[in-house]
Amino acid sequence: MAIELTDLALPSEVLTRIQERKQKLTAEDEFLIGKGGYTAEEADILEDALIALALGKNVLLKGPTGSGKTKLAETLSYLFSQPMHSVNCSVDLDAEALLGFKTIAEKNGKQGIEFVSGPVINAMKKGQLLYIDEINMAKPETLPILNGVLDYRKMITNPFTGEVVKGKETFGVIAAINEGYVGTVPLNEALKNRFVVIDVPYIQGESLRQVLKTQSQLQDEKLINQFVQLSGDLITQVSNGHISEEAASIRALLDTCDLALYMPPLRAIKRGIIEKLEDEREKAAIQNIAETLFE
Ligand SMILES: Nc1ncnc2c1ncn2[C@@H]1O[C@H](COP(=O)(O)OP(=O)(O)OP(=O)(O)O)[C@@H](O)[C@H]1O
Repeated sequence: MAIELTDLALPSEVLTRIQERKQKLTAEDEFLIGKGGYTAEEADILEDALIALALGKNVLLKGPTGSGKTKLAETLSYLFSQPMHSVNCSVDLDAEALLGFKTIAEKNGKQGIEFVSGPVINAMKKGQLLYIDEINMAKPETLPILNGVLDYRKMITNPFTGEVVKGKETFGVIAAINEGYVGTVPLNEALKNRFVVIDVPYIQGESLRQVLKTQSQLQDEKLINQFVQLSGDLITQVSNGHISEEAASIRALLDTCDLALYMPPLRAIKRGIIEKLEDEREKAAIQNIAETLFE
């Protein structure tokens, strides 16, 4: 069941602020609103993110791969009924991908140069949400361009047009990082300082069971419970430092559950979880855990 604002313990002032942000939306805007569906083990993850955004703060979701950061961002967009403009960071990310680009366009039979605005400018001007995924994948020299956007000024001088753009009151930023992951760089302190940080760990137990039931095709209760147990055991091994964190990814577990509809669970675990890892000892450790649960 999708979480609604009324399910959360939010101060009335925050609820009022959220209501006040509601805008008249075009069909295109509606398309950009997230579908919701994040299942929280602790409601305070959602509550704190909502409070921070309602107060005009930027939110940084920090957690391992496949822990539901994007799902959480989509759920925030859903709960705010606010469209979300997304940027996916990579080493190739440049100012154009963030702000937009100039192009030649025809207007009234005449050719001219036109600026096509990108996600940052769109979200600022429309007063909507901006989601910057894998922000620590970007080259450190690209991101300072956002410093003014992310502090109280909510402002940027568009280097392509010279226009000074001021973010509307309801403009908000959610970013996600996956710390320590290959290809990432530690987030610059000045940048990190501009965010309220929310940890997004892998969910476990009953909330995980709900996610597997609603998002995987597997419906066999016994098998689902065994996969929840497997995930719990993997997380214990992660905290003991025996296997790497991504082995417990919920994304990988969902793939594994889907495969287990059509093949024996041990084979599904091999394809969905074990083969993704490089280290032979880690692979053997997970194989052992799986064998004790599924044979
Ligand atoms: N707490 C959760 N509630 C609902 N769905 C979840 C949750 N955790 C993980 N998922 C599911 O797991 C999959 C991966 O989630 P998502 O893409 O949001 O992860 P992520 O943290 O953004 O990953 P990455 O860092 O690799 O981008 C999705 O199918 C998502 O629906």
